[in-house]
Amino acid sequence: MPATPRAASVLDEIIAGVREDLAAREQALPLDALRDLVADTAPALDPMPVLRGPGVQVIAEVKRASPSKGHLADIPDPTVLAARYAEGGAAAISVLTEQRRFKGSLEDLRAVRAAVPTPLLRKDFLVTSYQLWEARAAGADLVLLIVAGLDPHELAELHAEAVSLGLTPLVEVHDEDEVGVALDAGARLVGVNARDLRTLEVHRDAFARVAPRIPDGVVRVAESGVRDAADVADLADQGADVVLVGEALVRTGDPAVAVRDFLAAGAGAPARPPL
Ligand SMILES: O=P(O)(O)OC[C@@H](O)[C@@H](O)c1c[nH]c2ccccc12
Repeated sequence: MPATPRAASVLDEIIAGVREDLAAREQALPLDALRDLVADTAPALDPMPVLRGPGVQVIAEVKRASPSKGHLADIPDPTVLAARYAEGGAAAISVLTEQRRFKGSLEDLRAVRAAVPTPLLRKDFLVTSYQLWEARAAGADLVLLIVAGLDPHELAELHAEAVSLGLTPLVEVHDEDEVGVALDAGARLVGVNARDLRTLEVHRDAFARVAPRIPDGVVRVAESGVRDAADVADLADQGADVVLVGEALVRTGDPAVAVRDFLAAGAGAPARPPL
């Protein structure tokens, strides 16, 4: 039986939960009050000069759990892990803030913000502008926008609003067609997620297949399933400017050494000048 495109995917289910949690937070803190908090927050950092630089840069993720793997690591204090990532030379740190499946929180993001000077990515399923303001109020510098989770018009609006808040959007795609949608929305930082969020399957060839569609001048991020330095070297050969790594870093004994090893493996990659 052919799959019907309208059947609820894993991504749909995650987003339904995200919307429920979001409604509760919006009740507790109206947008006006949130905007006041943002007015008192230091401006966002611009991660792009470093991400465009020579070599493959590393975005290291604070990740306790995932829908595909379940429990990954306890991480009782995310600031300890984040400090190790910063010490290893991570260009940015990704903090999962989705609670139900990934066991993250905005509190994690705030705590990490207070602990490290590194640019921070709010890693979540963003569907409304309120979440952009939340990200900024918690000290995020980047936000994830997932093409598969938004209609193209919403994506373009959230992208523009994120930029107007000083945030750098990381626009996530999984296939060639989504690249066009990301670029139309104005993306300058595009992540190819090897994992299909609709089915949770990893497609190891996704980056090699999709990256050639991403024009020069746009920074290419390889996301998910990066296991070791050899994977980083392969992705560097395939044109990756950045790797985003969670599981392999939260499970290793020494996250600083692991980040450093990944940076060394990608050190030969050329810089990507702006368009
Ligand atoms: O743990 P991994 O396989 O290294 O993957 C990290 C990151 O790519 C993954 O957490 C991720 C990519 N896109 C997402 C969107 C939402 C939540 C999580 C993700």
